[in-house]
Amino acid sequence: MSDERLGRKMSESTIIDMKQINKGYMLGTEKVPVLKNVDFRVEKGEFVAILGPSGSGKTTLMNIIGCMDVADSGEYYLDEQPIHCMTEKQMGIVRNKEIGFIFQNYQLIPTYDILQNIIMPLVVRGMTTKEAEKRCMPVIEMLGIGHRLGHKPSELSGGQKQRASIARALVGEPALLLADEPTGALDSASGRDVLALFRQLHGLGNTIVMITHDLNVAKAAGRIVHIIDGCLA
Ligand SMILES: Nc1ncnc2c1ncn2[C@@H]1O[C@H](COP(=O)(O)OP(=O)(O)OP(=O)(O)O)[C@@H](O)[C@H]1O
Repeated sequence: MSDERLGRKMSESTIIDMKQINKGYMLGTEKVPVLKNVDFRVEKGEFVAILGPSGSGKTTLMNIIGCMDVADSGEYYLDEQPIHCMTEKQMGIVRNKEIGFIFQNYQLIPTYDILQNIIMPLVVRGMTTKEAEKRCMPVIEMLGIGHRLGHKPSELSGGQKQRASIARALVGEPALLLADEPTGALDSASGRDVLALFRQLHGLGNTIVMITHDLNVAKAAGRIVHIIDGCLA
C-alpha cells in the first residue's frame, strides 16, 4: 500500500469517505459534468443534510452514496469498503446490508401488505418469513404502525406509509440511513413528525444522510452541507 494511501486512512469512526468524486451524463456526444471534485465525509452517528436547489446534483450524489450508481472518477469508501473497486454484484450486497433507503415516494410494493414490505430486506438476505417477522416487531412497535400491518400501502396515509418505509429501512440494522426528500410528499404536520422521528433515531445512534432542497427540513440535521452546481460547500 502506498504512503499516500496510508496517509489518508480513515478514522475508525468514518462511515462515508468520498474523495474527488466526478460524475457526468452524456448529452448527445458530449459529457456534461454534474458532480465536480466532490469530497464528502460522514462520521458514524452523524445526522447530515445535503441541501441544494433543483438540478444541483443531489440525486446523482445520493445514487453514488447508495451504491446505485458509480462515479466516473474518484474514490468512495463506505464503512472502509472501497465501493469504487467493486462489481455491480458486490455493490448490490453492500446496498442490502449496509444501507437503509427512505424515499420521497416511499417505494413500498403496492401488492404487498405493510408487514410483507417491512420484512423484505431480511427475506432478501435469506431469513425465513417467521424469523423476519419476529425480528421486525420492536421496530414496528417503535414506529407505531402495528395496527396497519395487514393493510396495503394504498390504504395508509402518507405519514403512515413513510413510517412503514422507515421501518423497512431500519430492520436490516444498516450502517447508514439514506433519505431522499423524506418529507417531500407529506403535509407539514406529518413532515414534522417524520423529522422528529429522524432526530429520535439519530439520538439512538443511527447515522443519517438526508437529501433535501428545503432549508427548514435540513435544519433537523446536526450538520448541513450545501451542494451548488455539483460542488459541495
Ligand atoms: N440520467 C441522466 N441523464 C442525463 N442527465 C441527467 C441524468 N440524471 C440527472 N441529469 C442531469 O444532472 C443534473 C443534476 O441532476 P440531479 O437529479 O442529480 O439534481 P437534483 O439536485 O437531485 O435535482 P432535483 O432536486 O430537481 O431532483 C441535472 O441537470 C439533470 O438534468
